[in-house]
Amino acid sequence: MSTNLETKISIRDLKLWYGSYEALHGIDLDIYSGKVTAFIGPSGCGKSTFLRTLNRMNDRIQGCKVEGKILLEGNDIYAPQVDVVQLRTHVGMVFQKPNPFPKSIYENVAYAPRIHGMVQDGPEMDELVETALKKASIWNEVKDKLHQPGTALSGGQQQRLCIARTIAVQPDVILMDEPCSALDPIATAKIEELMDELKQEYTIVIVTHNMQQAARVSDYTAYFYLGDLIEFGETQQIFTAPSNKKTEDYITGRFG
Ligand SMILES: Nc1ncnc2c1ncn2[C@@H]1O[C@H](COP(=O)(O)OP(=O)(O)OP(=O)(O)O)[C@@H](O)[C@H]1O
Repeated sequence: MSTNLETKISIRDLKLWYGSYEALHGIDLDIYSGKVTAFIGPSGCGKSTFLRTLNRMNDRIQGCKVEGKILLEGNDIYAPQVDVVQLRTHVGMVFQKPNPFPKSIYENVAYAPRIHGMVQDGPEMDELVETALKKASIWNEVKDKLHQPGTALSGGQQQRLCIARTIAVQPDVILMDEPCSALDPIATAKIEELMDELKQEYTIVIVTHNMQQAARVSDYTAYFYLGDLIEFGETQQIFTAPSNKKTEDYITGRFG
């Protein structure tokens, strides 16, 4: 494995229960800064569950209990004093189905920076909105209709708007839970291209069912099976020479 990697999130012996059902059995993983890490594995193996632990989205699920440690730049995100709203500005999330607010394109992006008091309304906010939309590669398509509803955009545009909304609060990490599963191949290709640009500035973690997508977009891949992390490594190694038989069976399509 390459050297000089900086760990952004360090996960140690992470276990998670939904009521009495243990969905994650003690995961150890380092997520590297400025890289794209893909989580792959058959349906129900815990990929989304694990992803949600990284910005405590699971806090919202009744009966969900977590044990173990998740350190974001060395700080325990489950420590009692952690402000979850602040945490989610550092570790943003893009969901499977594009979910813009029922507001204008401009407001979709300006909303969170305003409530976090990042900048004043006016020229500063205009600049922030423009920068976020540019970074999400959607500015040219929306610059003449910023005050039209975000929900009137195409699915792929809505997803890029949601990425702009996430970027607007200047996160370090962007979590993406199957961000292309509701999109057509052209919209998917645009998001994949965008991920390649975004990793210059952000650490990205993506859950995907699409093996080709994982191979195309990620630098590192983690293979999950029944709540265990079976194998983690450089994507090229995982896809060409996995060291675990279970990983090999899955990526060659013999199983799953
Ligand atoms: N809110 C919940 N309450 C109870 N059980 C849950 C909940 N969410 C997920 N589970 C269970 O936890 C296990 C892991 O689910 P999870 O959605 O994380 O898997 P996944 O690998 O992301 O699956 P998929 O690829 O189908 O989205 C499954 O057995 C699932 O039924």
